[in-house]
Formats: sequence, structure tokens, C-alpha cells
Amino acid sequence: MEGVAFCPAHITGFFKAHLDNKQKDLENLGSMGAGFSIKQGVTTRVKIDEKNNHNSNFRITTKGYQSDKTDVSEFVLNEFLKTGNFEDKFFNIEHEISIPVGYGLGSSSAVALSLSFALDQALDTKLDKNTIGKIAHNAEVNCKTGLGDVLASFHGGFEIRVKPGAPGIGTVKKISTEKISIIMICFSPISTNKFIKERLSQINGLGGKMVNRLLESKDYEHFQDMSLEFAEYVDVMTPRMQKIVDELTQNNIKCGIALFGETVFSMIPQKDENKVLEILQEYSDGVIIKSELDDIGARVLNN
Ligand SMILES: Nc1ncnc2c1ncn2[C@@H]1O[C@H](COP(=O)(O)OP(=O)(O)OP(=O)(O)O)[C@@H](O)[C@H]1O
Ligand SMILES: CC(C)(CO)[C@@H](O)C(=O)[O-]
Repeated sequence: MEGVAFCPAHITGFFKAHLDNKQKDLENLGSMGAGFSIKQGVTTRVKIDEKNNHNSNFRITTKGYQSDKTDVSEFVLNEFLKTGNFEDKFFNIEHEISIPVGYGLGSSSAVALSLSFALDQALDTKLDKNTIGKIAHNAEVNCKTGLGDVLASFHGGFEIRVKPGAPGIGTVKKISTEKISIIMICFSPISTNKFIKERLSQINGLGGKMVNRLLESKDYEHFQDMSLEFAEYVDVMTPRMQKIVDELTQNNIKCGIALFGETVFSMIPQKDENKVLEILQEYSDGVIIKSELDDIGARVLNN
């Protein structure tokens, strides 16, 4: 019994949290906002064997970029364990993470959603796609590692989240663009969990208005301008980020900030790719990622 699935990394440029305390169902919580999914992300392999003499009933290993915790994966696994009797089974879970963890690239949601699809395939549970998405969304919101990333990476592309919630409840509007390149530079992580717990209540005005503005313009350059405005508003801009933003702006290149990480991204026409890379390569303390939009969203991979 095996399953393999991929979920793209997702970057949020601005958002409005929906965490109404009276609303207890995790699937109704989430965020509105806008962002995009990229070609890199998380591939998860699940192998289910007999338990035999293992002490625990699962093992989670990570290839590529590493993480400090695995609570998001454990939440997803536990939801699937409720669907049947698997006492004599051993779940071998391997995440292959091709983007740095904690830098605003939605690695935790890509972990959750790729695992949810892979478990459905391995167990042959045949859940409908929205239910698979819901399990991953609930894991993210429960662990406070994200609010809208699962909904967004479920659909892929450059998206506006117009209604918050898990897949099947929340809705997105996809915006089509010319063929663009996405180049990012990542410096250091910012904990989304810490931000949601400590700062979220202070920041809930601007994101909703920006959603409406982007629905009008449907323009990726406008999206980036608003992302910079939002980053200043929530006060996450560091001097290092500001320096890059200034240099790109002086060269007529649009850019935005990935929430939440010390990460600057630039969505540009493909012809401008080298110009951006030349500028970013001077900053040797950052990790540069070159990508394109993933328009498909999370999916099972046929092995
Ligand atoms: N299986 C897992 N793999 C990776 N991270 C996990 C896992 N389970 C829980 N996490 C937690 O998620 C954190 C990363 O989430 P965080 O939200 O901070 O960053 P991100 O998902 O990379 O980016 P974003 O800011 O866009 O959400 C890790 O530091 C870790 O504590
Ligand atoms: C809270 C958040 C910015 C963290 O990545 C994201 O999940 C979102 O846009 O809801």
C-alpha cells in the first residue's frame, strides 16, 4: 500500500484573517487574501506495512530542507487513522521538501496537503478531493502554521481568496497572466505560529480592502505594490529586505514580500529574469529560488 503526492509551495502577499472565536469548526476559519503557487514544493511518499515489532505505528522522515517539528503531519495522519482500523499497520511517511521551511513559502501547508493526498491513495480511502483538502486545512489552522495556504495551493496558480475556509468552503478566483518568472531571495525564517498567536489581532484592516482592489485590477504588478504596502503595514520589513526592494525598484522591477518570512519575491516577464538574478546574486547571504507558477495545485503523482 503506497501513495505519492505533490503540493506546490504557496506565497501570500497580503491577507485578512478569519479566526472568529465563536466559530469553532476549523474548516470555517482561514483567511482571504492573495498569492501564488510555484513549481517547487513538497512531495510526500507513504508506505504502509505490517506493524510487526515497531514500537510506534508511524515514522516521519524528511529529505531536503528540514523542520523542527512534525505536528502538522501527525494531525493529518491521525485524521486518517479515524477512518478505519489500522492497529496492525505501520505508516512510513517521507516528505521531500524543496523549499526552505519557515520563510513564507507555505511549507507546512504543502506538507499537510501532499500527505493528505498520499494517505488517501495509500489507504484507498477514496475521499472526495475537498475532504482531503479539509483535513490538511484543519491541520494547518489547528497548529497555527497557516490560514489560507491550503485553500490556495489546493487550486494552484495566481489566486485571490475571496471566501475564507477549507477547500469546499472557501473559494478562490484565479487570475491568468502572461508567462511570468518568479524569483525569490530568502534570508531568515519568521514563525507563522508566533505571528498568529501574538500579532494577528493588530493587523486586520487592510487585507480585505486589498482583495477588492485586486479583484478590480487583476494585475500581478498591482499585487506586488500592495504586498509591499501590506508588509510595511504589518511591520515585517527588515533593513536587508528594504535594501533589495529599493534596488529592484530603482531598476523598474516590481517585487513583494512573502508572509511570513524574510523573503522578497519578484514576479516578472521572462525577459527580465537575468536582470533580477544579477541584482539578487550580489546578496550572498540569501537563498535564491527561481520558479514559475504552478497552475495545477496539489495532486497525486502516479508512480
Ligand atoms: N511535517 C512538518 N514539516 C515541516 N514543518 C512542520 C511539519 N509539521 C509542523 N511543522 C511546523 O511548521 C513550521 C513551518 O511553518 P511556518 O508557517 O512557520 O512556515 P512555512 O509554512 O514555511 O511558511 P508560511 O509562513 O508561508 O506559512 C515548522 O517550523 C514546524 O514547526
Ligand atoms: C497566515 C499566512 C500569511 C501564513 O502563511 C497565510 O496562511 C494566509 O495568507 O492565510
